[in-house]
Formats: sequence, structure tokens, C-alpha cells
Amino acid sequence: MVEFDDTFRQHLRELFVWRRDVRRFRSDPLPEGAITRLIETACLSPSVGLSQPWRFVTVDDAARRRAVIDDFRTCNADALNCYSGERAARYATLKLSGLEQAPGHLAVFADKASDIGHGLGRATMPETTEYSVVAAITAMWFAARAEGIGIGWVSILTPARIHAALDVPETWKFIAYLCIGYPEIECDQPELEQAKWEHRRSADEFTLRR
Ligand SMILES: Cc1cc2c(cc1C)N(C[C@H](O)[C@H](O)[C@H](O)COP(=O)(O)O)c1[nH]c(=O)[nH]c(=O)c1N2
Repeated sequence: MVEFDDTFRQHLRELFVWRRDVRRFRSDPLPEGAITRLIETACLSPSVGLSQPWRFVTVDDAARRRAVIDDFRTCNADALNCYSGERAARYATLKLSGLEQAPGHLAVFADKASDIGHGLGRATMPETTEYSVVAAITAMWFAARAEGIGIGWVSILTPARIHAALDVPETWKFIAYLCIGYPEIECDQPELEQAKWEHRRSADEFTLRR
């Protein structure tokens, strides 16, 4: 039996407050085995029917990384073109990935074909496979922060191009591309809030009572 005391709960709350999406990384490498350890923690996450549908691809090959970076550049330029006026000018100032600097690159997929879990919980909601993978990524995000390691989620990418660049099975659905490394700074405010792109709202705004 493990008990968590008030001090632990306070630290846990601080972990939630101080976790950030990191786009600015220091160049020092991650310690040996750090990403493996984070993956092991992620694998403790809940998953529909215990299906464990997460699939991780560590990307070290320079040519594959280059293909991902090139795709990000194309997608980010296209995204900029979707805005106009002051919003476009603000978008152009945002740094939306640390792909060039991050020492670790990790792609995460959901295996839609696996029969682990025997389909439990997925018959009416097949999308719970993807939800399970997102739950694992979130766990990894917090576990990393607890070690002083930053993670940045990059979604300004074309799934088909990531598939091709990484040569993974057809049945794997692309969920996330994560940049991993030590952050340049630590902060308790989202970078997009600092950049005045959007602000955090109170939980009341998102809660209905019935
Ligand atoms: C599914 C998903 C996808 C993305 C993100 C997050 C999530 C959950 N975020 C990070 C996002 O901008 C960030 O979480 C919010 O701005 C809040 O900041 P903190 O995570 O609290 O620092 C993100 N950030 C970024 O710079 N480029 C990106 O492509 C993405 N994509």
C-alpha cells in the first residue's frame, strides 16, 4: 500500500503548473537511456481494454529527421497563409517546434490493427485507441518534466509524409511527433500565452452543470 501525503500532492500540483510545451532546447544531450525510461513510464498509462496501442519510434537517422523538418517547414508556411492581417503577423513570430535543436526525436503512433485487449471498449468507440495513446504521451510529458527534461509536441506535419519518412506499418496511425531535450528556460506560463496568441481560461468556462 502506497500513501501520498500533502507534501507530495503539493509537489504534484507544481509539476502540473510547471510542465511546458518546450520549443527551445539546450544543445546538451540527454543521459543514456532517458528516452527508454520515459517510454517505460508512458507504458504504465491507462489504455482501452488494456490494449496498449502506443507504438514509439526513436528517430536518430539524420536523413529521416531532415524529412520531418522539411515537412514541418512546408506545413508551417501553409498554416501561416491561412491567417491574415495582425493574426498572420503574430503567427509569423511564433516558434512552433524545436525540431532543429532537440537532441531527442520521438514519433508516437496508435496501432489500429492490434488485437491486444480483444476489442474490449472499442466496439462503439474505436477512437479510444488514439485516446489511449494520448494518455500515454501526457504521462511521459509529466514524467519528463519531473526529471527536468522538456517535451515539445509537433503536429504541424503531414501524417502521410511522416509515415513515409519513418517507414512504419500501414496500420499505425500517426499521433504525435515529440522533441525531447533540456529546456533553455523553465516557466509557469504557456509560451503561446506569453506571445499573446491565446490565454488560459478558468475551469468554470469549460464546465457545465446539469
Ligand atoms: C495535440 C497537441 C498538438 C500540439 C500541441 C499540444 C497538443 C496537446 N502543442 C503545444 C501547445 O501549443 C501547448 O500545449 C499549449 O500552448 C499550452 O502550453 P503548455 O503545454 O501548457 O506549455 C504544439 N505546440 C507547438 O509549438 N507546435 C505544435 O505543432 C503543437 N501541437
